[in-house]
Amino acid sequence: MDVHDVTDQYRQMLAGAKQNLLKAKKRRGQIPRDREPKDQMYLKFMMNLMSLKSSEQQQQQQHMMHSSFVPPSYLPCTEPLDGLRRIVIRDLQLETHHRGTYLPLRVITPPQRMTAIMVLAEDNLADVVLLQLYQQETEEIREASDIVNVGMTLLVKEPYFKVMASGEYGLRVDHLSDVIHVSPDDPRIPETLRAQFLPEKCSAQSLKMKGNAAIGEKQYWQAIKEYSNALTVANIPDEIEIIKRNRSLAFLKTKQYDAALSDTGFPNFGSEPVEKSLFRAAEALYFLSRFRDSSKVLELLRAKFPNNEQALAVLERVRRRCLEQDDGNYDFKLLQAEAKKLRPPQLDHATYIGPVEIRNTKTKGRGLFVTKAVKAGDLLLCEKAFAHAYAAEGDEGNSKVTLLMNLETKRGLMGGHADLITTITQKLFRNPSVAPSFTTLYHGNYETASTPMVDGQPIVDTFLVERIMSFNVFGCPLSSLSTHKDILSNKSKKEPTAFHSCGIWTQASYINHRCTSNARRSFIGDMMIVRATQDLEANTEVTFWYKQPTGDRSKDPQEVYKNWNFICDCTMCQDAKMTKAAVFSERRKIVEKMKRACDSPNGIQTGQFERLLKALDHTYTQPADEVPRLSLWDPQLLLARVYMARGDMIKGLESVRKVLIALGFIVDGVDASSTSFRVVKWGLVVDHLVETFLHARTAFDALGAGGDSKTAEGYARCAYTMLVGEDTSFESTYAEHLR
Ligand SMILES: C[S@@+](CC[C@H](N)C(=O)[O-])C[C@H]1O[C@@H](n2cnc3c(N)ncnc32)[C@H](O)[C@@H]1O
Repeated sequence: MDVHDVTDQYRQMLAGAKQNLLKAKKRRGQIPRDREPKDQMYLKFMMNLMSLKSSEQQQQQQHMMHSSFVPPSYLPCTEPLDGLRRIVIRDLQLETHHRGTYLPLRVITPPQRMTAIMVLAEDNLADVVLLQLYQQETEEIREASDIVNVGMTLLVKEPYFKVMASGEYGLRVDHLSDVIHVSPDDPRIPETLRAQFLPEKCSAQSLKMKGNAAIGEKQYWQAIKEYSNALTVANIPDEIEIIKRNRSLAFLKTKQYDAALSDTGFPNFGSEPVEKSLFRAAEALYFLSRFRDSSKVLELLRAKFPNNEQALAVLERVRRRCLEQDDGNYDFKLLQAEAKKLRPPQLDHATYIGPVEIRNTKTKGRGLFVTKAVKAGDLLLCEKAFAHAYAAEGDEGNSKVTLLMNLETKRGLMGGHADLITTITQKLFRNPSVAPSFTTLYHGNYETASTPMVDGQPIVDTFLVERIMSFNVFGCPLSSLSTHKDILSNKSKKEPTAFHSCGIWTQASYINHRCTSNARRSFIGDMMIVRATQDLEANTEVTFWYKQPTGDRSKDPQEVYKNWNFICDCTMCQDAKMTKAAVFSERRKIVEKMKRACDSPNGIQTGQFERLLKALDHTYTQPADEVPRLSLWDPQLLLARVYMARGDMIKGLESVRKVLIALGFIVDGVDASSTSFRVVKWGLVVDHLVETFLHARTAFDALGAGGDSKTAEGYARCAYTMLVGEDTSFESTYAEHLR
C-alpha cells in the first residue's frame, strides 16, 4: 500500500532474470562436471574480496542501488538433524533441494557481504563450494566475520544447490534454521574437517570470565558464545544462575529479548530476587511491549531495592507506555519532535488499540470493526510498527534504496523492502514469542511448514515473511505532517502516491480496502495513526484506501488491486465500470481546457471557469455522496481561492460548498442563510480539505456568522487530525490562515 511498485519500469530486467531461471531449471538434477578446482576458486574469491574492500569506502559515499531477487519459494527443513543423512559436495545435483540430507562443511575464506553473506567452504573430500547465507543480521548489528569465518564448522540442512546469477555453482540458504553452527569436535563433523588442535577444555569459571571480558569490549555475540559454553560445563546452581544473569545482558544488547527474559528466571525470581535479574527482566519485557508485566517487575524491584534510582526512571517510562497503551494518551508534540530528529525515525512508544476488534467479513476474509459508535476524527489505532525500514525521500540522501524483484509474483518493488524481510526474519527468529502476531496475517494461498521448532531453533520461513509483506506492507512518509506541509506549500500538488520507507503494522493490517473509505491512516515516524473519517455506528467495518482513488480509468479496474488479489466493488469503482470510455475522455478534455484557462496571462475568467465546472459536473450521473466527483473538487477549490482572494465571500462560500459536495459530503448552511453550518455526512478526506474548511471560516467570519466560522474552524481542525494524526501542530501549520 503506497509502496513504489516499479514492475513496469523493470519489466525487462525481471524478464531477463526469469529467462536465466528457466535456463537454470533445465539443468535440474545434473551433477556438474565443470566445477572449478579448489585453488582456482579460492584465488578468485580472495581477489574479489580484496577488490570489494578497496572500493568499499567509495561505495559508502555513493548512492548505491542494490537489486535483489526473491527466488521461487521452498520450505525450510523441518527434520531434526538426527533424521538426516550425510551428503558430500560432489553428489550435489543442480537446482535441487536435497531433502533428507545434511552437508557438513568447514569455512575456508573470510566472508564477503553482498545481499547475502558469502564464503567458500569445503567438505571432507576437499571439494569446495560457494555458500550464500541470506537474511543474516546486517553489518551494523553483527559483523559478517562474526557470523561465518575461516575455520568455522557448519551443517547445512537439506542443501539447495544451484546456478548462481554469476553462472557459478553454489549453495543458497534462505532460511535461518537451515544452517547450524557446530563446534569443530561435534561428532557430526567428519574427522578430516575437525580442527587439528581442538581448543583446550576450560572450566565454567574461566569461560564465564571470557564472557565478562567480551561484554567489557561490547562483543556481545562473543559473550553469548562464551557464556553458553560455560553453561555446558557448569554444575553448581549458583554459578549457573550468575552465568545466565550475565548472558541475559548480552541477549538484551543483541535484541534477543525472549532469551534474555528466560535467563533472568522470570516469572519466578525466588524468595531472594537479585537486583540485576529484576532489572534485566523488566527491560526485556519492555522491549517485548509487555509494559504491564515490566511495570510489575519494576515495582517489585523498587520494593526490594528502594535506592535503585535507575529503576525509578525506567518505571516512569513504563508508566507512560501503559497510559498510551490503555487510553491512547500520547504526547503528540513529543512524537512529532522525535520523528523530526531520530534517524531511523523509530519511536519509543506503545501501541493503542481503540474501540476496534478483528472479525470475519462476508467476502473479504477478516476485517477490523468498531465495537461502539465513534465520531469522525476519533482515534481508532495508534500503532507502533512491528518492523520498519527507513529510506529517506528527497533531499535527505540515502543509500538504502533497494530494488526487490520477486520472480514468482513478477513484481518489482523499490524501497526498504529487502531490509524489511531481513529485519522481520531476524525478529521472528530471535523472539519467537512475538511471531504469531505477524505469521497470522493474511498470506493468500501460501502454505508454510507447521513445525514451529527444530533442533532447538525456531523455524522461520523466509518466503512466508516475503508473502505476508507483499499483502500487508505499508509505504510511509517520515511524518504525514511533512507531506501535508509539502502539499500545502504546493511543493507537491497532489498527495504523494508512494514512499520508499515501509513497515508492517499488525493491527492495521486487518483493515480492508474501500475507495469510499471511512478511516484514514497517517504517520509520525514509525507510528501509524488510524482515525475515523466519518461518524460510525457500532459494528461498522473500518476501511481505508490502499491506493488513493483517482477517479479516472487510466488503469483497468481489474489491475489496480491485482497484487492483493481482489477487485474493489465500492460505489465509485462500480460507477467507473459502468461509465463509458467516451465520458472519461470528455472529462479529460474539460480538465485540459481548465488547465489552459488557469495558464491564461489574464488570470482565470470566472464565468468561463464556472461553465467548464458545470459541464464537468454534468458528466457524473450518480449522487455525489455515493460517487464522489474526483475530477471536480480540485478545480472547484481553485475557483474558491479566486473568489476569496477577491473578497467575494458569497461566491467563495458557494464554491466551498461545491468542493465539499464533490468530495461526497452532505452539508447544511454553507451559505449566507440563517441555517447553521453542519456536516451531516463526511465525504472523502483529502489534504486540501483543511484549506476548504478554513475558507469557509473566513467567509462566515466576513459575513458576520461568528458561530458558523467557529464551527468551520472546528471541522478544519478535525480534518487536520485525520490527515496528520494529531492537532497539536494545527495552529503553527495554519498560522497564516488563522490570523
Ligand atoms: C491487508 S489484508 C486485509 C485483511 C485480510 N482481509 C485478512 O483476512 O487478514 C489484504 C487482503 O484483504 C483482502 N481485501 C482487502 N480489501 C478487500 C476488498 N475491498 N475486497 C475484497 N478483498 C479485500 C484481500 O485478500 C487482500 O489481499
